[in-house]
Amino acid sequence: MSKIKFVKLHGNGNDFVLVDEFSGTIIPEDRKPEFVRAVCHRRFGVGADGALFVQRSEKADVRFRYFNSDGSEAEMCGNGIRCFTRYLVDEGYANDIVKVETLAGVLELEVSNGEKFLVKVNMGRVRKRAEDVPVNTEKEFFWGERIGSMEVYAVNSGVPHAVIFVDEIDHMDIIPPARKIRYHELFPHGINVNFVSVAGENELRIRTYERGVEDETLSCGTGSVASAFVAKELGYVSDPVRVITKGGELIIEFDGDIAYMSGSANRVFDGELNLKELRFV
Ligand SMILES: N[C@H](CCC[C@H](N)C(=O)O)C(=O)O
Repeated sequence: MSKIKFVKLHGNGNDFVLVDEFSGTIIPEDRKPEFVRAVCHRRFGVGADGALFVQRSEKADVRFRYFNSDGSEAEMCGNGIRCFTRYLVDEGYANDIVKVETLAGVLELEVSNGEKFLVKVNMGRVRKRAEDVPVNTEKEFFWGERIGSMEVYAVNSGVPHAVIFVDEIDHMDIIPPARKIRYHELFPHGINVNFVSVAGENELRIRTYERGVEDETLSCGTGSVASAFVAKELGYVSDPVRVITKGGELIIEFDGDIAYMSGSANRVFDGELNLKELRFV
């Protein structure tokens, strides 16, 4: 097969290439990492933070697979699953409620396809126990622990996230401190890193460095959920939490530890890949 159809989507600027494998595998499993690296390359490929695959599921309506641009597969992707749902609805695979199998469990999504396409995702329970993040520590929680000069809160909102509260967020060079945490030996699976400033009783501003993209992204859904959870637990904000990022806004609501993330998904263009022209590295 020398040509592959793809769709380019983004959720608040966190962008993805989607390949529909519902009718059968197009990219062999052992070739997916190198395919993703090639197609996500900002110069030699389409360019994206990650890739989404639509696959058949035995447990739910459909199966969601997410790979970061470095080819690593992650359990979940909040912005990605909203984009995935936009595709399903556009193609007539789904209507208003969708159950999606992910590596982080089966999630239920609710679509409101009015003037603007919006998806509300039941993200499941945010997990606070250190062993669930995971963190290499004897402590039950990694909650406000110091790493260098930073006070770090680690939770799992589908994938591992570190949350650090700061006063000033716009002019900060987040890459050096983020990498110090992202690669720290405390986190055996690595971790995504969020710098958060409280902007109001129901408002946070967040910048996220993403594991597997190894750079700042314009928005991170699971990072927004993780940050809103920690801020609410610490009493910094009340539910619902409006999360503002460089790429747009999300609304995070809670029912106990269960988080709901609401936001948009934009289908920017459809295309066709010439496999022979891609640089597989
Ligand atoms: N951008 C994603 C997070 C992807 C997680 C991935 N970076 C990892 O954990 O390896 C989101 O919207 O939730």
